[in-house]
Amino acid sequence: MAVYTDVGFDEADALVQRLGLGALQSLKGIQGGIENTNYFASTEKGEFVLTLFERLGPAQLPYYLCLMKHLAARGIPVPAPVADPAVTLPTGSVLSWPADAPCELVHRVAGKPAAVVQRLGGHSELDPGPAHCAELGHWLARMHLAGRDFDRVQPNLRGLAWWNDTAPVVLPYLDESQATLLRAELAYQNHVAASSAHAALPRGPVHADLFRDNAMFEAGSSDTPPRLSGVFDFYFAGTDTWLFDLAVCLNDWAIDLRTGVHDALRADALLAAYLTVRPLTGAERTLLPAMLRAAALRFWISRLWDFHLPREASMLKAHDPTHFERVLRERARTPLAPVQSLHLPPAAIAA
Ligand SMILES: Nc1ncnc2c1ncn2[C@@H]1O[C@H](COP(=O)(O)OP(=O)(O)OP(=O)(O)O)[C@@H](O)[C@H]1O
Ligand SMILES: N[C@@H](CCO)C(=O)O
Repeated sequence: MAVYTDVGFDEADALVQRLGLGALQSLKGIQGGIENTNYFASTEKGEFVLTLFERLGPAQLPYYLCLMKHLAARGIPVPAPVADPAVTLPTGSVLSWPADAPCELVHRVAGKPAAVVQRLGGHSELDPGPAHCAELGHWLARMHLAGRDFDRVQPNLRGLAWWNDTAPVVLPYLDESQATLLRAELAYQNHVAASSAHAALPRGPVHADLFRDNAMFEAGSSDTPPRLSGVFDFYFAGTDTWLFDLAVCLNDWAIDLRTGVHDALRADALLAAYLTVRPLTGAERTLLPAMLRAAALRFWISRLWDFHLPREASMLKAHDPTHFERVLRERARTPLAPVQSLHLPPAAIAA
């Protein structure tokens, strides 16, 4: 379950009224998710999601919430966060603001930092087909471009530095073959990150956790394709390479979840739709195989960490870490599989 912190009806009602959303009509804990406490909140003005952040603090949250606001304002379907009209912002460039500057999108509920965002319509598609992947690829490229003029910078907090810090913490729980894989892959990713091709990768705000369960679709019919109604859960977003974001998506949306094996139809659909909005650079084409491994490593480490070092073992339903070990081994075994979808001769890419 994911209600780590109980929120009383009266406290939630006071918050939504202060935000100008009218009286609270119902408040229902959400059972999905593992990071935060989430509630569906119905008010006189509509349907919202109240999130209490269990690990993230006020220093990081403005980046995520302001990014969502920025994207929503540019027509990218994401849940727009609701501002507190009573908060006065500092003047001048956001880059000159003190680290503890108030943020009109970060509230306080039950002693935790919290946000209220619009509730998206539709449902997650946990068994996506090529049409869902095409919608996703299109959304991702539009989101990357729309983030170019976002004025805040915050590193991906689950990036290379975190992998380097966390690997020694999880290594004692691994058998010899797993430990060898983890050490070797980390060394390889540090090497890639220091390369000139990596330095040349375009970057900006990325979602960095865009799995099947973080997107909503309105179902299609026999003559209309499904339509992506929005993407949520930006709480692992950060400033990173666009290619990393694409690799995270390919590793979840375009594989067989039982085996980790690449699914060419779905990968083709995702990549083709992405490329209609933004072509990949030469450096991106070169580094796609390495980045697919990086994205698998990121979630293998975080799942190992959640699994072996849970915050509250009785409540946390950690994801299976061995899934991403399989994906990583599969990516290393067939590095060029998704690259065929870019319609380049493999030699040109592997070089
Ligand atoms: N803006 C939204 N609109 C509609 N439903 C939402 C929205 N935000 C969250 N949800 C619902 O709440 C569930 C849990 O949210 P989420 O996946 O963000 O959990 P989390 O614990 O914050 O993150 P994680 O997925 O990283 O564990 C989602 O599966 C979805 O059903
Ligand atoms: N999407 C992540 C969980 C939240 O980061 C995973 O499946 O491991």
